[in-house]
Formats: sequence, C-alpha cells, structure tokens
Amino acid sequence: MPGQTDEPHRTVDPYADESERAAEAVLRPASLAEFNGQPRVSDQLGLVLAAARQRDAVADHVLLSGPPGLGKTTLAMIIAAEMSAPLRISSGPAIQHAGDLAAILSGLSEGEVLFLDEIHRMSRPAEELLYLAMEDFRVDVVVGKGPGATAIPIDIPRFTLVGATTRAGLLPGPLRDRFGFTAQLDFYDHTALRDILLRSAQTLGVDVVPDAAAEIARRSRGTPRITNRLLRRVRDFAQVRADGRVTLRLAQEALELFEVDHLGLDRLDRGVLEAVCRRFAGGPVGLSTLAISVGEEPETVEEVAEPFLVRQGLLMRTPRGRVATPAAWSHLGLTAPRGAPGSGDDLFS
Ligand SMILES: Nc1ncnc2c1ncn2[C@@H]1O[C@H](COP(=O)(O)OP(=O)(O)OP(=O)(O)O)[C@@H](O)[C@H]1O
Repeated sequence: MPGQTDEPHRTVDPYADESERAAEAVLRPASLAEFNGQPRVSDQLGLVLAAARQRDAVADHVLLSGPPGLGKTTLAMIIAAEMSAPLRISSGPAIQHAGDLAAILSGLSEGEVLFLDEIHRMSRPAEELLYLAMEDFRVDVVVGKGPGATAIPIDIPRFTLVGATTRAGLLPGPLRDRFGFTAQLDFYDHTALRDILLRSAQTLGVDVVPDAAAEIARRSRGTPRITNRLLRRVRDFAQVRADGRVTLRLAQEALELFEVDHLGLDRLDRGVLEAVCRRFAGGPVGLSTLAISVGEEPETVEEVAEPFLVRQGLLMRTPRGRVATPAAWSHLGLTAPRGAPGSGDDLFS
C-alpha cells in the first residue's frame, strides 16, 4: 500500500484546496484495471510494470506529463501499488537544496517509488544530483567547503522515480533522457469521463441517470478531476434542491449555477477568452499582459486555461501572442471587429 507522504507543494492548480484533495483521494482508482481512459498509456505502462515484476526488478523511471488533473498522481500511486512498493511523495518546489534531495534518496527503501510532482521546478543543483541517482543509484555528498571540499559517493537503494510535469518541454534533455518510459497524458474523451463519473457516483452512493452522467462528462474540460468535482457539486444541488437523484434537468441547472457552460468552460477560461476578444480586439496579446488582465499568474493561464482552450479551437498561440479564433467570438456571442482574427477579412478567411 502506498505509504508515507510529504504533501506536495502546488503552484498552478487553482482547483484543489485541502478538502477537495481529501474528497479526491476517496475516488482515486487503485489499480491500472480501474484506471479509465488513456488506453495507450495504460497498456504501455502495464507492460513495463509486468516485465519488471517478472524479472523481479525495480521498475524503470517514469515521466508523466500533461495538464493538471489528468491522473499523474493517481498513476504514481498505481505504479507503487502494482509493484507492491511503498510510495514517497515530494515535489520540485519543495526541494530547494541538493541536500534535501540527498536526504530523501538515502532514506528510500529498496524498490520504493519516489513521486516528484512539478519536477521541472526543481533547483539546478538538485537536478544534477538526481542525474547520478537515477543512473547509478549513487549520490555524491560534498563534505567541507572551498578548495578542500571533497565529494563522498554514497550508494542508495534502487528506486523508481516517477516524475510529473505540466511542461515536459521545460525539462532539460539530460533529465528527460534518464526516464525509461515517458507518457504524455491527453485530455479524456467524453465516454471515458462518463465511465469515471459513474464509478465515482457509485463510490459516493449518488444516483445519476445516464443522460445526466453524459452531460456532466461533456462539460468536464476533458479532465477527471473536474468530472469528480462537478459530480460533488451536482450532488449538493440534488440533495438541497431536490430528492438527491441527479436527472439531466437537475444537472443542467446545477452546472449553470456553478457557471460551467455547455463546452465546459469555467470562469477562468471565459475570462481569458473575454479578455482576448474584448480588451485586445482578438489579439495577438502576450501571455503576461493577458495574465494581468485576468488577475492570474502567467503559469496558471498557460498551464491550466490555455491547453484546453487551444484544444477546443478557441485560442491560438502564435509567435506574436495569443489570438482568439472565430469559434471564440461565436462562443461568447460577440462579433469580431473588422480586421480582427475571426472577422472574415483576416488570416482565418
Ligand atoms: N483515469 C482515471 N480514472 C479515474 N479517476 C481518475 C483518473 N485520472 C484521474 N482521476 C481522478 O482525478 C483526480 C485528479 O487526479 P490526479 O491528482 O492524479 O491528477 P494530476 O494529474 O496528478 O493533477 P496535478 O497535476 O494537479 O497534481 C483524482 O481524484 C482521481 O481520482
């Protein structure tokens, strides 16, 4: 069973506070068989882990990348469970000094899975220490200072590193290359999200009719965390305003109350689109200017809102900045001004 945890430090996830995290934990699938969606990643990972088990070996290091809420932490926990290994959780921002990482690594037990969330935010010295640890299962502990300093190599137990990042492109090549298996998690399709929702509803004892399940899944931004969160809010609504049963009509009313529109866009998504269209005439607008105008950190806009907006064909990233597409104007019920992207006399026409 996954064991000890250091609560990861998160900087780009506006969705989850502590109580939300606790609610999420109940709904996490515990094995690959229960993990819905991402069939290719699931198959490949299943094979890698089965092979390691057959050889009685420690599994190769795994890098998981993709937007928040798609299941990176869940997969790290599943890897540990499938390997019957303990799990230790930490994160890039929590590791300021190489010594912090050396202490974690030397305290691991043989075969332990170390999950490093937001691995791209680790300090450079810690990153360099990690290279040697991943490859040779060794850390160099520096004793003394200045010209008299010496590096004493210390063997550490063989372990599996599971790194997670929202931005694989930010990882230095030497670090990326040391992972034996890399998986890019993509947004989930509606069917997978509906199945996740039905499983969660069963766990929580919520009665959801099939078309309501499909509707909530469709408005979940392709993200299981959001599916589960919307289910909990719809459940609240059904409990307080009705008899607890989630019908299609009730789901629609609840989603409207919580400002989730028919494409699944939430307040931040719409704020970004509105800013690009209304304040910057459709763009192009630079990331930092855009972030200031919606009152968010640039990382949050870039890593949380944009991937889904781009995927939905509502926003484009161009070398000159972010640009609203014709679909964005029409989704907001606006008409693009003459010459703006989407106006009919621009690069889209
Ligand atoms: N494939 C899946 N099947 C069922 N539930 C899932 C799946 N993927 C994720 N979930 C649920 O979504 C929630 C969020 O998943 P998780 O914490 O693993 O995401 P994450 O990618 O690690 O996000 P972050 O980058 O913010 O840490 C969890 O409660 C989990 O139960």
